[in-house]
Amino acid sequence: MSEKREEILRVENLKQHFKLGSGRNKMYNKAVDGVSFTIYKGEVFSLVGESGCGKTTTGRTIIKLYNSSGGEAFFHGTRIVSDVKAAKKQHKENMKRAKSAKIEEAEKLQEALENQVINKELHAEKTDEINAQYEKEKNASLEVFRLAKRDKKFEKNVSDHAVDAKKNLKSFPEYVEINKKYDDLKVDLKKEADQLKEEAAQSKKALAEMSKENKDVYQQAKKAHQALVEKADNAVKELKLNGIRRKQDLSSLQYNLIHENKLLMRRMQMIFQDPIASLNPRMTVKEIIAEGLRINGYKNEKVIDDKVKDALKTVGLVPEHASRYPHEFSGGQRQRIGIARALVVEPSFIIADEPISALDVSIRAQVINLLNDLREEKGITIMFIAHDLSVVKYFSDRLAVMYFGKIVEIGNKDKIFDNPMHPYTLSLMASIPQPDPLFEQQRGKTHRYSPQDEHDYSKEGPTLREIEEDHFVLCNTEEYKKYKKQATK
Ligand SMILES: Nc1ncnc2c1ncn2[C@@H]1O[C@H](COP(=O)(O)OP(=O)(O)OP(=O)(O)O)[C@@H](O)[C@H]1O
Repeated sequence: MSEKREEILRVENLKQHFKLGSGRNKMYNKAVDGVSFTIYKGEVFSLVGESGCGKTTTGRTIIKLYNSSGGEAFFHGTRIVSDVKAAKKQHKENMKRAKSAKIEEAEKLQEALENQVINKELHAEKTDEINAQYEKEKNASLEVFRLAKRDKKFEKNVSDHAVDAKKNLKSFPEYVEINKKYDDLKVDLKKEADQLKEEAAQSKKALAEMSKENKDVYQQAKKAHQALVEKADNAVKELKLNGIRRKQDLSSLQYNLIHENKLLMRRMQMIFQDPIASLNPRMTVKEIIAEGLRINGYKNEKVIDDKVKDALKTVGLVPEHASRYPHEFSGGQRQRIGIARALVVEPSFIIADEPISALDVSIRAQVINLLNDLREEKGITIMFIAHDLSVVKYFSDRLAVMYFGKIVEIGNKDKIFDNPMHPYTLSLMASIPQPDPLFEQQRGKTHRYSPQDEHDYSKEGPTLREIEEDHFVLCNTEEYKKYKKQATK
Protein backbone atom coordinates (compact mmCIF):
# COMPACT_ATOMS: atom_id res chain seq x y z
CA MET A 1 0.00 0.00 0.00
CA SER A 2 2.78 2.40 0.90
CA GLU A 3 4.24 2.64 -2.62
CA LYS A 4 1.03 4.21 -3.98
CA ARG A 5 1.00 7.12 -1.55
CA GLU A 6 1.90 10.45 -3.07
CA GLU A 7 4.32 12.50 -1.01
CA ILE A 8 3.19 16.06 -0.23
CA LEU A 9 5.75 17.04 2.36
CA ARG A 10 9.00 15.41 3.36
CA VAL A 11 11.01 16.76 6.26
CA GLU A 12 14.54 15.52 6.88
CA ASN A 13 16.49 16.15 10.03
CA LEU A 14 14.86 19.55 10.54
CA LYS A 15 16.33 21.67 13.30
CA GLN A 16 15.36 24.90 14.98
CA HIS A 17 17.78 26.03 17.64
CA PHE A 18 16.76 29.35 19.17
CA LYS A 19 19.64 31.47 20.38
CA LEU A 20 19.30 32.68 23.94
CA GLY A 21 21.52 35.38 25.42
CA SER A 22 24.72 36.58 23.77
CA GLY A 23 28.48 36.49 24.10
CA ARG A 24 29.59 34.23 26.91
CA ASN A 25 26.04 33.62 28.00
CA LYS A 26 24.98 32.41 24.58
CA MET A 27 22.92 29.25 24.73
CA TYR A 28 20.63 27.40 22.39
CA ASN A 29 17.12 26.15 23.01
CA LYS A 30 16.89 23.14 20.74
CA ALA A 31 13.15 23.56 20.16
CA VAL A 32 13.27 21.22 17.18
CA ASP A 33 16.23 18.91 17.09
CA GLY A 34 16.39 16.74 13.99
CA VAL A 35 12.88 15.66 13.11
CA SER A 36 12.07 13.66 9.98
CA PHE A 37 8.69 12.64 8.62
CA THR A 38 6.69 12.38 5.43
CA ILE A 39 3.10 13.45 4.89
CA TYR A 40 1.11 11.84 2.09
CA LYS A 41 -1.63 13.27 -0.10
CA GLY A 42 -5.09 13.51 1.43
CA GLU A 43 -4.12 12.41 4.91
CA VAL A 44 -4.29 14.09 8.29
CA PHE A 45 -0.90 13.83 9.93
CA SER A 46 -0.91 14.85 13.57
CA LEU A 47 1.97 16.15 15.60
CA VAL A 48 1.30 15.60 19.28
CA GLY A 49 3.13 16.21 22.52
CA GLU A 50 2.87 18.42 25.54
CA SER A 51 3.23 22.18 25.52
CA GLY A 52 6.72 23.36 24.65
CA CYS A 53 7.90 20.18 22.90
CA GLY A 54 8.36 22.03 19.60
CA LYS A 55 5.20 21.27 17.60
CA THR A 56 4.41 24.86 16.69
CA THR A 57 8.04 25.61 15.92
CA THR A 58 8.16 22.63 13.55
CA GLY A 59 5.11 23.95 11.69
CA ARG A 60 6.42 27.50 11.55
CA THR A 61 9.81 26.39 10.28
CA ILE A 62 8.20 24.34 7.51
CA ILE A 63 6.06 27.25 6.35
CA LYS A 64 9.17 29.44 6.55
CA LEU A 65 8.06 31.82 9.26
CA TYR A 66 11.48 30.97 10.72
CA ASN A 67 14.76 30.20 9.01
CA SER A 68 15.76 26.65 9.88
CA SER A 69 18.95 25.89 11.79
CA GLY A 70 19.50 22.71 9.83
CA GLY A 71 17.85 19.98 7.81
CA GLU A 72 15.72 20.07 4.72
CA ALA A 73 12.08 20.05 3.65
CA PHE A 74 10.55 19.16 0.29
CA PHE A 75 7.06 20.25 -0.70
CA HIS A 76 5.51 18.58 -3.76
CA GLY A 77 9.00 17.30 -4.45
CA THR A 78 10.63 20.74 -4.50
CA ARG A 79 13.13 21.76 -1.88
CA ILE A 80 11.65 24.55 0.25
CA VAL A 81 14.02 24.41 3.20
CA SER A 82 17.71 23.92 2.47
CA ASP A 83 20.46 22.95 4.76
CA VAL A 84 22.76 25.79 3.74
CA LYS A 85 25.43 24.84 6.24
CA ALA A 86 25.55 21.22 5.09
CA ALA A 87 25.51 22.28 1.42
CA LYS A 88 28.37 24.71 2.06
CA LYS A 89 30.41 22.04 3.79
CA GLN A 90 29.75 19.49 1.06
CA HIS A 91 30.65 22.00 -1.63
CA LYS A 92 33.85 22.98 0.12
CA GLU A 93 34.88 19.34 0.25
CA ASN A 94 34.04 18.83 -3.41
CA MET A 95 36.03 21.90 -4.39
CA LYS A 96 38.97 20.88 -2.26
CA ARG A 97 39.04 17.52 -3.97
CA ALA A 98 38.67 19.04 -7.43
CA LYS A 99 41.37 21.58 -6.70
CA SER A 100 43.91 19.05 -5.50
CA ALA A 101 43.24 16.96 -8.61
CA LYS A 102 43.86 20.05 -10.74
CA ILE A 103 47.04 20.94 -8.88
CA GLU A 104 48.31 17.42 -9.44
CA GLU A 105 47.50 17.72 -13.12
CA ALA A 106 49.26 21.08 -13.30
CA GLU A 107 52.35 19.68 -11.58
CA LYS A 108 52.50 16.86 -14.08
CA LEU A 109 52.33 19.37 -16.89
CA GLN A 110 55.02 21.44 -15.28
CA GLU A 111 57.25 18.38 -15.11
CA ALA A 112 56.57 17.57 -18.74
CA LEU A 113 57.43 21.15 -19.66
CA GLU A 114 60.75 20.92 -17.86
CA ASN A 115 61.59 17.68 -19.65
CA GLN A 116 60.90 19.34 -22.90
CA VAL A 117 63.25 22.19 -22.09
CA ILE A 118 65.99 19.57 -21.82
CA ASN A 119 64.79 17.96 -25.02
CA LYS A 120 64.95 21.33 -26.62
CA GLU A 121 68.64 21.61 -25.86
CA LEU A 122 69.34 18.06 -27.01
CA HIS A 123 67.51 18.35 -30.27
CA ALA A 124 68.25 21.75 -31.53
CA GLU A 125 67.10 20.76 -34.99
CA LYS A 126 63.60 20.16 -33.68
CA THR A 127 63.39 23.53 -31.99
CA ASP A 128 60.35 24.69 -33.86
CA GLU A 129 58.38 21.59 -33.19
CA ILE A 130 59.25 21.55 -29.53
CA ASN A 131 58.58 25.24 -29.20
CA ALA A 132 55.12 24.69 -30.57
CA GLN A 133 54.56 21.79 -28.21
CA TYR A 134 55.92 23.86 -25.34
CA GLU A 135 53.56 26.69 -26.15
CA LYS A 136 50.64 24.30 -26.37
CA GLU A 137 51.35 22.71 -23.03
CA LYS A 138 52.07 26.00 -21.39
CA ASN A 139 48.66 27.16 -22.51
CA ALA A 140 47.09 23.92 -21.28
CA SER A 141 48.76 24.49 -17.94
CA LEU A 142 47.48 28.05 -17.80
CA GLU A 143 44.05 26.76 -18.68
CA VAL A 144 44.19 24.42 -15.69
CA PHE A 145 44.98 27.32 -13.40
CA ARG A 146 42.30 29.42 -15.00
CA LEU A 147 39.75 26.66 -14.37
CA ALA A 148 40.86 26.31 -10.77
CA LYS A 149 40.42 30.04 -10.35
CA ARG A 150 37.02 29.95 -11.99
CA ASP A 151 36.00 27.12 -9.66
CA LYS A 152 37.05 29.21 -6.73
CA LYS A 153 34.67 31.89 -7.96
CA PHE A 154 32.03 29.27 -8.58
CA GLU A 155 32.48 27.96 -5.07
CA LYS A 156 31.81 31.41 -3.72
CA ASN A 157 28.62 31.58 -5.73
CA VAL A 158 27.38 28.16 -4.77
CA SER A 159 27.90 28.65 -1.08
CA ASP A 160 24.78 30.74 -0.56
CA HIS A 161 22.79 29.85 -3.63
CA ALA A 162 20.15 28.12 -1.59
CA VAL A 163 19.47 31.38 0.17
CA ASP A 164 19.14 33.76 -2.70
CA ALA A 165 18.69 32.89 -6.32
CA LYS A 166 18.98 36.54 -7.21
CA LYS A 167 22.45 36.95 -5.81
CA ASN A 168 23.75 33.57 -6.88
CA LEU A 169 22.22 32.95 -10.25
CA LYS A 170 25.55 31.74 -11.61
CA SER A 171 25.63 28.82 -9.25
CA PHE A 172 22.48 27.25 -10.68
CA PRO A 173 23.09 24.41 -13.14
CA GLU A 174 20.52 25.92 -15.50
CA TYR A 175 22.68 29.04 -15.76
CA VAL A 176 25.66 26.98 -16.85
CA GLU A 177 23.48 25.05 -19.32
CA ILE A 178 22.03 28.19 -20.89
CA ASN A 179 25.46 29.74 -21.25
CA LYS A 180 26.91 26.61 -22.76
CA LYS A 181 24.09 26.44 -25.29
CA TYR A 182 24.65 30.05 -26.35
CA ASP A 183 28.43 29.73 -26.27
CA ASP A 184 28.24 26.77 -28.65
CA LEU A 185 25.80 28.61 -30.87
CA LYS A 186 28.01 31.69 -30.79
CA VAL A 187 31.00 29.74 -32.05
CA ASP A 188 28.99 28.28 -34.93
CA LEU A 189 27.32 31.56 -35.79
CA LYS A 190 30.57 33.50 -35.67
CA LYS A 191 32.24 31.00 -37.92
CA GLU A 192 29.38 31.21 -40.38
CA ALA A 193 29.30 35.02 -40.27
CA ASP A 194 33.08 35.28 -40.74
CA GLN A 195 32.98 32.90 -43.66
CA LEU A 196 30.14 34.77 -45.32
CA LYS A 197 31.86 38.11 -44.75
CA GLU A 198 35.01 36.73 -46.30
CA GLU A 199 33.05 35.36 -49.26
CA ALA A 200 31.28 38.69 -49.68
CA ALA A 201 34.61 40.53 -49.62
CA GLN A 202 36.00 38.22 -52.25
CA SER A 203 32.93 38.52 -54.41
CA LYS A 204 33.23 42.33 -54.13
CA LYS A 205 36.80 42.13 -55.33
CA ALA A 206 35.82 39.82 -58.16
CA LEU A 207 33.03 42.14 -59.10
CA ALA A 208 35.39 45.14 -59.22
CA GLU A 209 37.69 43.31 -61.55
CA MET A 210 34.94 42.07 -63.76
CA SER A 211 34.52 43.68 -67.13
CA LYS A 212 31.19 45.38 -67.47
CA GLU A 213 30.98 44.63 -71.18
CA ASN A 214 28.88 41.55 -70.79
CA LYS A 215 26.02 43.24 -69.02
CA ASP A 216 23.99 40.09 -68.30
CA VAL A 217 26.88 38.26 -66.72
CA TYR A 218 27.81 41.34 -64.73
CA GLN A 219 24.25 41.88 -63.50
CA GLN A 220 24.02 38.27 -62.44
CA ALA A 221 27.29 38.43 -60.58
CA LYS A 222 26.19 41.66 -58.91
CA LYS A 223 22.93 40.07 -57.79
CA ALA A 224 24.77 37.06 -56.43
CA HIS A 225 27.12 39.43 -54.61
CA GLN A 226 24.23 41.37 -53.10
CA ALA A 227 22.59 38.15 -51.97
CA LEU A 228 25.85 37.16 -50.35
CA VAL A 229 26.15 40.55 -48.61
CA GLU A 230 22.60 40.17 -47.33
CA LYS A 231 23.30 36.68 -46.07
CA ALA A 232 26.45 37.91 -44.33
CA ASP A 233 24.47 40.77 -42.74
CA ASN A 234 21.84 38.34 -41.55
CA ALA A 235 24.48 36.09 -40.08
CA VAL A 236 25.91 39.07 -38.16
CA LYS A 237 22.39 39.98 -37.00
CA GLU A 238 21.80 36.40 -35.90
CA LEU A 239 25.02 36.57 -33.91
CA LYS A 240 23.77 39.71 -32.14
CA LEU A 241 20.37 38.07 -31.53
CA ASN A 242 22.15 35.15 -29.97
CA GLY A 243 23.46 37.49 -27.31
CA ILE A 244 20.05 39.06 -26.78
CA ARG A 245 18.36 35.66 -26.51
CA ARG A 246 20.96 34.57 -23.99
CA LYS A 247 20.19 37.60 -21.84
CA GLN A 248 16.45 36.94 -22.11
CA ASP A 249 16.80 33.29 -21.15
CA LEU A 250 19.02 34.16 -18.21
CA SER A 251 16.65 36.78 -16.90
CA SER A 252 13.65 34.49 -17.19
CA LEU A 253 15.66 31.80 -15.41
CA GLN A 254 16.34 34.26 -12.64
CA TYR A 255 12.68 35.25 -12.48
CA ASN A 256 11.55 31.63 -12.32
CA LEU A 257 14.06 30.68 -9.67
CA ILE A 258 12.96 33.55 -7.49
CA HIS A 259 9.23 33.16 -8.03
CA GLU A 260 8.96 29.38 -8.29
CA ASN A 261 9.28 29.05 -4.55
CA LYS A 262 6.73 31.79 -3.96
CA LEU A 263 4.15 30.14 -6.21
CA LEU A 264 4.75 26.81 -4.56
CA MET A 265 4.60 28.22 -1.04
CA ARG A 266 1.18 29.68 -1.82
CA ARG A 267 -0.08 26.09 -1.84
CA MET A 268 0.85 25.76 1.83
CA GLN A 269 -1.24 27.66 4.38
CA MET A 270 -1.40 27.82 8.13
CA ILE A 271 -4.34 28.09 10.49
CA PHE A 272 -3.31 29.56 13.80
CA GLN A 273 -4.05 28.55 17.34
CA ASP A 274 -5.61 31.74 18.53
CA PRO A 275 -8.36 33.04 16.23
CA ILE A 276 -8.51 36.35 18.10
CA ALA A 277 -4.84 37.22 17.94
CA SER A 278 -4.42 36.05 14.36
CA LEU A 279 -7.09 38.30 12.81
CA ASN A 280 -6.38 41.99 12.39
CA PRO A 281 -9.20 43.78 14.32
CA ARG A 282 -9.03 46.83 12.06
CA MET A 283 -9.73 44.92 8.89
CA THR A 284 -13.12 43.71 7.68
CA VAL A 285 -13.58 40.01 7.08
CA LYS A 286 -13.40 40.64 3.36
CA GLU A 287 -10.10 42.49 3.66
CA ILE A 288 -8.69 39.77 5.89
CA ILE A 289 -9.60 37.00 3.48
CA ALA A 290 -8.67 39.00 0.36
CA GLU A 291 -5.24 39.90 1.69
CA GLY A 292 -3.74 36.57 0.62
CA LEU A 293 -5.17 37.01 -2.87
CA ARG A 294 -3.75 40.52 -3.21
CA ILE A 295 -0.33 39.38 -2.01
CA ASN A 296 -0.47 36.77 -4.71
CA GLY A 297 -1.14 39.29 -7.41
CA TYR A 298 -4.93 39.26 -7.78
CA LYS A 299 -6.13 42.72 -8.83
CA ASN A 300 -9.59 42.25 -10.32
CA GLU A 301 -12.07 43.29 -7.60
CA LYS A 302 -14.89 41.16 -9.01
CA VAL A 303 -12.69 38.03 -8.96
CA ILE A 304 -11.52 38.84 -5.43
CA ASP A 305 -15.13 39.39 -4.30
CA ASP A 306 -16.28 36.08 -5.76
CA LYS A 307 -13.40 34.18 -4.24
CA VAL A 308 -14.00 35.70 -0.80
CA LYS A 309 -17.70 34.81 -0.99
CA ASP A 310 -16.89 31.24 -2.04
CA ALA A 311 -14.43 30.85 0.80
CA LEU A 312 -17.00 32.18 3.30
CA LYS A 313 -19.60 29.74 2.00
CA THR A 314 -17.18 26.83 2.23
CA VAL A 315 -16.59 27.49 5.92
CA GLY A 316 -20.31 27.88 6.64
CA LEU A 317 -20.48 31.68 6.83
CA VAL A 318 -22.60 33.93 4.60
CA PRO A 319 -21.50 36.65 2.14
CA GLU A 320 -23.11 39.33 4.36
CA HIS A 321 -20.43 38.60 6.94
CA ALA A 322 -17.79 40.01 4.59
CA SER A 323 -18.28 43.64 5.62
CA ARG A 324 -18.11 43.00 9.38
CA TYR A 325 -15.15 43.12 11.76
CA PRO A 326 -13.67 40.14 13.67
CA HIS A 327 -14.97 41.30 17.08
CA GLU A 328 -18.53 40.88 15.86
CA PHE A 329 -18.03 37.11 15.69
CA SER A 330 -17.90 34.25 18.18
CA GLY A 331 -14.67 32.25 18.70
CA GLY A 332 -15.82 29.43 16.45
CA GLN A 333 -16.81 31.85 13.70
CA ARG A 334 -13.46 33.62 13.95
CA GLN A 335 -11.67 30.34 13.49
CA ARG A 336 -13.84 29.77 10.42
CA ILE A 337 -12.67 33.16 9.12
CA GLY A 338 -9.09 32.00 9.72
CA ILE A 339 -9.81 28.84 7.76
CA ALA A 340 -11.45 30.85 4.93
CA ARG A 341 -8.35 33.05 4.78
CA ALA A 342 -6.19 29.95 4.32
CA LEU A 343 -8.57 28.35 1.81
CA VAL A 344 -9.00 31.31 -0.50
CA VAL A 345 -5.64 30.76 -2.20
CA GLU A 346 -6.58 27.11 -2.89
CA PRO A 347 -3.86 25.37 -0.91
CA SER A 348 -3.05 21.70 -1.25
CA PHE A 349 -1.68 21.51 2.27
CA ILE A 350 -2.76 23.16 5.52
CA ILE A 351 -0.84 23.29 8.78
CA ALA A 352 -3.54 23.57 11.45
CA ASP A 353 -1.78 24.63 14.65
CA GLU A 354 -4.04 23.71 17.56
CA PRO A 355 -7.00 25.19 15.67
CA ILE A 356 -9.53 24.21 18.32
CA SER A 357 -7.72 24.54 21.62
CA ALA A 358 -8.85 28.15 22.13
CA LEU A 359 -12.47 27.30 21.34
CA ASP A 360 -15.39 26.27 23.53
CA VAL A 361 -15.77 22.54 23.78
CA SER A 362 -19.21 22.82 22.22
CA ILE A 363 -17.87 24.22 18.94
CA ARG A 364 -14.64 22.23 18.66
CA ALA A 365 -16.42 19.38 16.88
CA GLN A 366 -17.82 21.81 14.30
CA VAL A 367 -14.38 23.08 13.35
CA ILE A 368 -12.95 19.56 13.22
CA ASN A 369 -15.85 18.45 11.02
CA LEU A 370 -15.23 21.41 8.76
CA LEU A 371 -11.55 20.44 8.37
CA ASN A 372 -12.63 16.86 7.71
CA ASP A 373 -15.02 18.01 4.98
CA LEU A 374 -12.24 20.05 3.38
CA ARG A 375 -10.03 17.02 3.30
CA GLU A 376 -12.76 14.89 1.77
CA GLU A 377 -14.18 17.41 -0.69
CA LYS A 378 -11.08 19.32 -1.73
CA GLY A 379 -8.49 16.61 -1.11
CA ILE A 380 -6.51 18.96 1.12
CA THR A 381 -3.72 17.35 3.12
CA ILE A 382 -3.57 18.45 6.74
CA MET A 383 -0.83 18.61 9.32
CA PHE A 384 -2.68 18.82 12.60
CA ILE A 385 -0.78 20.14 15.60
CA ALA A 386 -2.45 19.15 18.85
CA HIS A 387 -2.05 18.07 22.39
CA ASP A 388 -5.58 16.71 22.78
CA LEU A 389 -5.14 13.04 21.98
CA SER A 390 -8.83 12.23 21.89
CA VAL A 391 -9.29 14.55 18.90
CA VAL A 392 -6.14 13.19 17.27
CA LYS A 393 -7.51 9.65 17.62
CA TYR A 394 -10.69 10.60 15.86
CA PHE A 395 -9.21 12.92 13.26
CA SER A 396 -5.85 11.61 12.03
CA ASP A 397 -4.48 8.89 9.76
CA ARG A 398 -0.89 9.02 10.93
CA LEU A 399 0.82 10.74 13.80
CA ALA A 400 4.13 11.66 15.33
CA VAL A 401 4.69 11.99 19.07
CA MET A 402 7.20 14.70 20.00
CA TYR A 403 9.16 15.07 23.17
CA PHE A 404 11.63 17.94 23.68
CA GLY A 405 12.33 18.59 20.02
CA LYS A 406 12.53 14.96 18.94
CA ILE A 407 10.06 12.46 17.53
CA VAL A 408 9.81 9.45 19.84
CA GLU A 409 7.14 7.48 17.99
CA ILE A 410 5.67 7.87 14.53
CA GLY A 411 3.42 5.99 12.17
CA ASN A 412 -0.07 4.74 11.48
CA LYS A 413 -2.60 6.11 13.97
CA ASP A 414 -4.33 2.81 14.74
CA LYS A 415 -1.06 1.00 15.25
CA ILE A 416 0.15 3.62 17.71
CA PHE A 417 -3.14 3.84 19.61
CA ASP A 418 -3.57 0.04 19.69
CA ASN A 419 0.00 -0.66 20.58
CA PRO A 420 1.83 2.38 21.97
CA MET A 421 5.45 1.51 22.67
CA HIS A 422 7.56 4.45 23.73
CA PRO A 423 7.09 5.18 27.45
CA TYR A 424 6.38 8.84 26.66
CA THR A 425 3.56 7.87 24.28
CA LEU A 426 2.21 5.58 27.00
CA SER A 427 2.20 8.38 29.54
CA LEU A 428 0.48 10.74 27.07
CA MET A 429 -2.17 8.16 26.37
CA ALA A 430 -2.69 7.42 30.03
CA SER A 431 -3.54 11.06 30.56
CA ILE A 432 -6.38 11.17 28.02
CA PRO A 433 -9.45 12.12 30.05
CA GLN A 434 -12.12 9.43 30.08
CA PRO A 435 -15.84 10.22 29.84
CA ASP A 436 -16.43 8.10 32.97
CA PRO A 437 -16.45 10.34 36.11
CA LEU A 438 -15.92 7.37 38.43
CA PHE A 439 -12.84 6.34 36.48
CA GLU A 440 -11.53 9.90 36.55
CA GLN A 441 -12.06 10.02 40.33
CA GLN A 442 -10.16 6.80 40.88
CA ARG A 443 -7.47 7.39 38.30
CA GLY A 444 -5.15 8.94 40.84
CA LYS A 445 -1.96 10.61 39.76
CA THR A 446 -1.00 9.76 36.19
CA HIS A 447 2.44 8.38 35.58
CA ARG A 448 4.83 11.07 34.39
CA TYR A 449 7.47 10.17 31.86
CA SER A 450 10.99 10.58 33.15
CA PRO A 451 13.68 9.69 30.59
CA GLN A 452 16.37 8.92 33.18
CA ASP A 453 14.21 6.32 34.86
CA GLU A 454 12.90 4.76 31.68
CA HIS A 455 16.01 4.31 29.53
CA ASP A 456 19.61 3.34 29.92
CA TYR A 457 21.40 5.07 27.07
CA SER A 458 24.83 4.95 28.70
CA LYS A 459 26.08 2.29 26.29
CA GLU A 460 24.02 2.96 23.21
CA GLY A 461 21.90 5.95 22.30
CA PRO A 462 18.53 5.71 20.61
CA THR A 463 17.59 6.05 16.93
CA LEU A 464 14.21 5.91 15.24
CA ARG A 465 13.67 2.27 14.25
CA GLU A 466 10.88 0.49 12.40
CA ILE A 467 9.11 -1.96 14.68
CA GLU A 468 6.38 -2.92 12.24
CA GLU A 469 5.17 -1.47 8.93
CA ASP A 470 4.53 2.27 9.36
CA HIS A 471 5.33 2.21 13.06
CA PHE A 472 8.68 3.62 14.24
CA VAL A 473 9.95 4.12 17.77
CA LEU A 474 12.98 5.97 19.14
CA CYS A 475 15.00 3.22 20.83
CA ASN A 476 18.33 1.45 21.15
CA THR A 477 18.95 -2.19 20.24
CA GLU A 478 17.89 -3.56 23.58
CA GLU A 479 14.60 -1.66 23.55
CA TYR A 480 14.11 -2.53 19.90
CA LYS A 481 14.14 -6.23 20.73
CA LYS A 482 11.57 -5.68 23.46
CA TYR A 483 9.30 -3.65 21.16
CA LYS A 484 9.63 -6.20 18.37
CA LYS A 485 8.37 -8.89 20.70
CA GLN A 486 5.55 -6.64 21.80
CA ALA A 487 4.57 -6.02 18.16
CA THR A 488 4.31 -9.70 17.27
CA LYS A 489 2.26 -10.60 20.32
N1 LIG B 1 10.47 32.60 18.70
C1 LIG B 1 11.04 31.89 19.69
N2 LIG B 1 12.21 32.28 20.24
C2 LIG B 1 12.80 31.56 21.20
N3 LIG B 1 12.29 30.42 21.71
C3 LIG B 1 11.13 29.98 21.21
C4 LIG B 1 10.44 30.69 20.18
N4 LIG B 1 9.30 30.02 19.89
C5 LIG B 1 9.28 28.94 20.69
N5 LIG B 1 10.37 28.91 21.50
C6 LIG B 1 10.71 27.86 22.46
O1 LIG B 1 10.80 26.64 21.74
C7 LIG B 1 10.25 25.58 22.50
C8 LIG B 1 9.15 24.90 21.70
O2 LIG B 1 8.04 25.76 21.59
P1 LIG B 1 6.78 25.46 20.69
O3 LIG B 1 5.85 26.62 20.78
O4 LIG B 1 7.20 25.02 19.38
O5 LIG B 1 6.15 24.22 21.45
P2 LIG B 1 4.71 23.58 21.27
O6 LIG B 1 4.91 22.13 21.45
O7 LIG B 1 4.07 24.03 20.04
O8 LIG B 1 3.95 24.19 22.52
P3 LIG B 1 2.45 24.78 22.60
O9 LIG B 1 1.56 23.59 22.56
O10 LIG B 1 2.46 25.45 23.93
O11 LIG B 1 2.30 25.73 21.47
C9 LIG B 1 9.79 26.17 23.80
O12 LIG B 1 10.82 25.96 24.75
C10 LIG B 1 9.62 27.63 23.50
O13 LIG B 1 9.87 28.41 24.64
